[in-house]
Amino acid sequence: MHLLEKKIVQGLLPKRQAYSHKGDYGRVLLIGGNEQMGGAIILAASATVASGAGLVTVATHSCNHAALHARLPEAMVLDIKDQAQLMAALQATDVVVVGPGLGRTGADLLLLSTICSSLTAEQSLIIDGDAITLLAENPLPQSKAFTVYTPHEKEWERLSGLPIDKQTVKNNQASQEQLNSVIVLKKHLTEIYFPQDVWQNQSGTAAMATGGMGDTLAGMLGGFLAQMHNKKSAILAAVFLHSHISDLIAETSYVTLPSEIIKRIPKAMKEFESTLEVVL
Ligand SMILES: NC(=O)C1=CN([C@@H]2O[C@H](COP(=O)(O)OP(=O)(O)OC[C@H]3O[C@@H](n4cnc5c(N)ncnc54)[C@H](O)[C@@H]3O)[C@@H](O)[C@H]2O)[C@@H](O)CC1
Ligand SMILES: Nc1ncnc2c1ncn2[C@@H]1O[C@H](COP(=O)(O)OP(=O)(O)O)[C@@H](O)[C@H]1O
Ligand SMILES: [Mg+2]
Repeated sequence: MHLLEKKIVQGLLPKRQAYSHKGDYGRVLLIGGNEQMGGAIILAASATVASGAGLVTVATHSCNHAALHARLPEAMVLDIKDQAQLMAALQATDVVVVGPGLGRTGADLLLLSTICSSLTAEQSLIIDGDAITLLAENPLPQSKAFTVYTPHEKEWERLSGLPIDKQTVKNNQASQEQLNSVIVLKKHLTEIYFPQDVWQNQSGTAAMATGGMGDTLAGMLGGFLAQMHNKKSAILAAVFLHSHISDLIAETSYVTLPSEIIKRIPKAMKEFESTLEVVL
C-alpha cells in the first residue's frame, strides 16, 4: 500500500496557462439535494467551485434554488425534476457528481439509472452518499463513464457486501475489481483503490467527523477531475488536500467545519501547484 503524504501531492496541480479560459477548466454537473438535505449539495457545489472548475451546474429540488443562488452565485441551477434540461446538461458536462443529499426514493433510482446509461467513456462520474446506497440495493448496468465511488465504511458494506470488520485491503481489492471503478473508502486513513494500486491517505483527523464532510470531498473530486487530465493525480490530490486543510484548521480548532475547509481550498491548491507535470 502506497502512503499518500505531502511530498507525493507537492507539484501535482498544474500551473494555469496565461492564455486559458473557463472552457479549459471543465464543466461539472452536481445532482442531489432533496427537501431535507439541500445543504449537502450546496456544500458539494461550493467545494467544486472553490476547486476551480470552469463551469458548475447544480440539479436540485426547486426548494433549494434560492439558497443555492444566495450562497453560491457562481453556480447555475436547474430543477432536478426537469427531464429535458437534465438530459441536455448530462450531455454537455465533463464530470457528474451524484448523490449528496439525493434521497432514496423510486424517482431517485430512476434518475440514477438515466445518469448511468446516458454518460459516455469521455465523461467522469462520482457516485456518493445516497446514490451509493441506492445502487447497493438496486444494482444497475455499469456506466460507460470513468467511475469513482466514494463510500464511507457503512456505505461500502452495503455496496460490496463486506461487513466493516471484513474490509481488509485484499477483500476490498477484490470488490474494486468486480465494480471496475475507483473506490475512495472514507474513514480515518482513507484508502483509495485503483485497478493498479492502493493508497492510504496520511492526512485527516477526528476533527473532520461532522455532517457534510464527505459531500465536500465529492465536490472537490468533481472540481479536480474536471481540470486535470491525469485522473489518478486528480483523485489523490483531492483526497489529500481535503484532509490536509482540515489538519491545518485543527491545529487551533476542535472541529473543522466543511464550509471552513471550502474557503481554504484555493489557497491550499496554490501551495501544491507546479509548472512541471508530475506523473505517479
Ligand atoms: N447537511 C446535509 O444536508 C447533510 C446531508 N447528508 C446526506 O445524508 C445522506 C445519508 O448519508 P449518511 O452517511 O448520513 O447516512 P448512512 O445511513 O448512509 O450512513 C450513516 C451511518 O453509517 C455509520 N458509519 C459507519 N462507519 C462510518 C464511517 N467511516 N463514516 C461515516 N459513517 C459511518 C454511521 O455511524 C451512521 O450510523 C447522504 O446523501 C448525505 O449526502 C449528510 O452528508 C449529512 C449532512
Ligand atoms: N476520524 C476521522 N479521521 C479522519 N477523517 C475522518 C474522520 N471522520 C470522518 N472523516 C472524513 O470525513 C468524511 C466523512 O464523509 P461522510 O461520512 O460521507 O460525510 P457526509 O456524508 O456527512 O458528508 C470522509 O472524508 C472521512 O474520511
Ligand atoms: Mg457521505
